[in-house]
Amino acid sequence: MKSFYARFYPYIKDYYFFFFCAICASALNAGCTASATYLVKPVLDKIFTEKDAAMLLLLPALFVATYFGKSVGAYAQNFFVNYIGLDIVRKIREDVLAHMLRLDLEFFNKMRKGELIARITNDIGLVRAAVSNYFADFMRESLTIIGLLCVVIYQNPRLAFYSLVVLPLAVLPILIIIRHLKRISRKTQEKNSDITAKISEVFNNTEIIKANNGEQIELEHYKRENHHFFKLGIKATLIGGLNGPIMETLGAIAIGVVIFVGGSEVIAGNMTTGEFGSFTTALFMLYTPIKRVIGIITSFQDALVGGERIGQILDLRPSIIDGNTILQAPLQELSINNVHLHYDEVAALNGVSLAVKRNEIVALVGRSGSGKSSLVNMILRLYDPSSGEITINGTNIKHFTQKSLRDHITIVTQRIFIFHDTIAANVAYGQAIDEARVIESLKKAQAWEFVEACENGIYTMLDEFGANLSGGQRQRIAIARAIYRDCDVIIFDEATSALDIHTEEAVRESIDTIKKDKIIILIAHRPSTISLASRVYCLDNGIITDITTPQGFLARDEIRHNA
Ligand SMILES: Nc1ncnc2c1ncn2[C@@H]1O[C@H](COP(=O)(O)OP(=O)(O)OP(=O)(O)O)[C@@H](O)[C@H]1O
Repeated sequence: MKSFYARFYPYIKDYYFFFFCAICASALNAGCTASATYLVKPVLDKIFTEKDAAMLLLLPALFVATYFGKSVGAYAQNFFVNYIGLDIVRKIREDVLAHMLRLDLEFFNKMRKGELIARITNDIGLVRAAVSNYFADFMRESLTIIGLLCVVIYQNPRLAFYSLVVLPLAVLPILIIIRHLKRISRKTQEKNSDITAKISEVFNNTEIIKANNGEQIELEHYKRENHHFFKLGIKATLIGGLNGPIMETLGAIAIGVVIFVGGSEVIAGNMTTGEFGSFTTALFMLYTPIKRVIGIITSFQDALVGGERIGQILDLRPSIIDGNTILQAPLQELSINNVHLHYDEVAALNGVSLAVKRNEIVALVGRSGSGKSSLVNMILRLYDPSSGEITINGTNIKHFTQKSLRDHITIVTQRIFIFHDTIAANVAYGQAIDEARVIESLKKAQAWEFVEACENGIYTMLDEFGANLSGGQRQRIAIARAIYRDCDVIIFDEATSALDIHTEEAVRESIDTIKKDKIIILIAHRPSTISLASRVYCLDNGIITDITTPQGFLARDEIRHNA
């Protein structure tokens, strides 16, 4: 619990004033609750025993006033507590996402997306209760307990001792329950992540699931996970629910003892009926906040586990460390020097060297899995070389800030990213929309024809993942995005693979026209695209096996095909 509050203290400390208000509201609530029980004594003694008519008006009015105060306190506390909770959750969510986005691509490749969604939504939601509701509820109930204890002890210390002596008996069973609940809570939250991950997988692959009649398999899988989740919930209910009966039983024993001892004192004339009535009312009311405090401690286990799971993410540090030099244009030369790259045990690149100058286009060719994408990913510092270095204008790219580096490099990948936004916003992604430039980029990417035909032109909304576009249209939007960014280095990673021959020919011509003052790297298979390059690097098994001209490469490729 200490480490939980240590981690989330930076968020909590901004709300001292609100906590102060919540505590004042709790104190009002608790004070009025205790006063109401105290009023039982004059009601019984003054009205019913002494028949004091003046009290007949005053005491009911005081009752109404104390309950009004109690309600105002409860309402204000509810507001302040929820304000703190909602605002803290907002900040934690923003910080966790910002932190995640600073982590390496490797982190996103290894973690399931649903797991990340569960942590940022469900786990943070659980923390909310602990940083606001539980804390304030704990304060309120504790203050109520203190207030009622004062009434009980003031009324009759001896009777108070008999009625409270049973409480320590509850400690051991409650501790056992808490330990079990924490274990179940961890499993529940892991299972919740599994379920969210499964749903995210299903929604991202509906096309393939339907095409392969996979609906039943997916549903069965989901049902299994869901049933497991249900069983954990039931287990938590069965164990967590034991708190109530334990406290009720101990409470009943305490009340029995009080009736026996207190009743004897009333019969013996050592205590008035009013004192006894007030004492037992306070005692009855005392058990409710005690039960609630125990309930808060048990529910807190969920928050502790949620906090731990968020902490695991917040403790991760990116292995790609930012440089502090701003990369300045113009970029004259990009050089890859004896670079090796290992993904855990897999060696993807084994001593690759390559150099490309401004106004040059080079092509990278090789079989699937030869390491082409890995190489270009390192230029963007999505991965760092295991050894060797990549330099721009003679400086190792590790010295540049990642932002300035990526401001000068753009990539069109095989996986096209289309956001649920307008075509214009998709083309200008990350920058302000300049309509003329958007249209110009679309024209160069051979996309203008189909965009112009859309009812809303460049303001046509695109579905998530570009579901309302063809594969080739998606690719052309991505090419337009790269052209719009007008970076010094443009990397086309199989960017024209989904285009028909004629469109590819037109895009090829566009690439030829934008090459001035640029460094262009093409990963390509089609001879027509490869022929744009001044040099071709042949990659095989993570090694450059040949550096040749497009003509040399194509002639050799033809011989290989004819052999
Ligand atoms: N994130 C990763 N984690 C582990 N191994 C990876 C990762 N990315 C790629 N690899 C492995 O590295 C090797 C090179 O992959 P890479 O994607 O660079 O090849 P490629 O030439 O671009 O292939 P393709 O033409 O099919 O896209 C392959 O053996 C691949 O399995």
